[in-house]
Amino acid sequence: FYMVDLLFLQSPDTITVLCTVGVLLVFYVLFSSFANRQIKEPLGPWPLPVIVGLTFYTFFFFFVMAFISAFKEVWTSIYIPLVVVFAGHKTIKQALVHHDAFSETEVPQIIQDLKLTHGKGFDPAQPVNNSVSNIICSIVYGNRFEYDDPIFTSMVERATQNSKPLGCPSMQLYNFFPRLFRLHMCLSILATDEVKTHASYKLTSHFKSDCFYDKHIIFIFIACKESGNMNSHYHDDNLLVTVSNLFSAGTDTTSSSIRYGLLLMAKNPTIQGKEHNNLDMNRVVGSRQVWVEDRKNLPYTDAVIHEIQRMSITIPMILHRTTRDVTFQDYFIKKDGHFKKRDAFIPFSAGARACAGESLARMELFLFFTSLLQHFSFTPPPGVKEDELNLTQNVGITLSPSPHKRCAISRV
Ligand code: HEM
Repeated sequence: FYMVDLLFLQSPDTITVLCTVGVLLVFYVLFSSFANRQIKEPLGPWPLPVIVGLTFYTFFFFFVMAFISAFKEVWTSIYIPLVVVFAGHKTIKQALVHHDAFSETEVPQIIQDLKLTHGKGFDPAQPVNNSVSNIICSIVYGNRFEYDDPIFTSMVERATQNSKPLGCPSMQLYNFFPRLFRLHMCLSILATDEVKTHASYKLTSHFKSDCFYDKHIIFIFIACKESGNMNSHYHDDNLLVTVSNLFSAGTDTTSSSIRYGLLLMAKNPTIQGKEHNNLDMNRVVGSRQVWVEDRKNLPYTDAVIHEIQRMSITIPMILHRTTRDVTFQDYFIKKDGHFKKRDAFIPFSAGARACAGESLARMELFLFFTSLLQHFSFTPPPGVKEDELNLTQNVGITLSPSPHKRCAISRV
């Protein structure tokens, strides 16, 4: 406490401060690093005992991660002592794995919406968000909304806006220091609550409506709930959280990837031209509606979508917490330790906590991307050159293209 007093309450000279910090560092290193030498923890520089601010967080943390990952596949982060980094595709797989009904409505709808722009500049965020979100509605509620339904518009807005506060630096810090950053979390919980309220409204109104049929999540969930076991996970709170999670996990991710793909097409007319030729030459598809099965006959399109996902890095950073002590590749990772996966390319992650909507998302990406390119050429708005199109993304829990206009010129 004397040292803390020296540092913060008095006006110490530089030598006193340096000595104090030096002594603290020695104590820290002695206690934290030598106490557990019997167990082999992942290699890495000694963590700093002081948090040095967000600039450090953003630049230095990522720079160091990139540098060390080039040499070591498993290591401990310098910045946050609990983070262990897994780098390399093989390592991540080893760590994680071993231990057309919608398209019939939403795809034609977005094509129609884009035709109404008559080739003029527009921001595709709204139409793409609507289509993708309505697919989640079909899965969850068993029916779709009209795009101008105020409940629907507000749910879509919330699902897309939540990404920003959930991915901001203070929220990332909250993951590590929950007690210190409770206030920020409260703000985000408020945002999620709005989605839950709507879900709950829809839930009750559904029971009164005629279009209640047995293929959607709410119905199945309630059927499981009523099947008897009072202690099961099938209770109302869980249902609302599941519904709101599906909205937030399934809207901004897929929509951002599709929009980034269209932006890349507008920026790279040569690739777009090849994709158009590929679709036009493909006798199987022709001018009819694209189906999921067409994917196996369109390897070039598949490759373009993979490249879009690789470039867009829709979910850049996922943190997990180990629920028990784990030994991985001879290294010991403590219970409650975090790890961050880095890899060449597994956009949906892998293992028990991999993306629950991967097959749906892959289907959506293929159907929307292919159908939109079948009907339109995407270009920058008048007066903007291709190389002036800005690829910078908005940072949140997802990365999404910054708002901007482009033109959809009809091809048919
Ligand atoms: C291009 C689109 C998408 C991408 C890139 C993506 C990516 C991811 C990633 C990286 C994770 C984290 C996995 C982990 O924690 O290791 C995740 C989790 C999840 N995703 Fe997706 N996702 C997409 C679309 C969707 C869709 C359409 C849905 C559902 C309707 C969905 C539902 C979920 C859910 C529920 C989780 C949480 C799984 C869990 O924690 O057990 N995602 N997604």
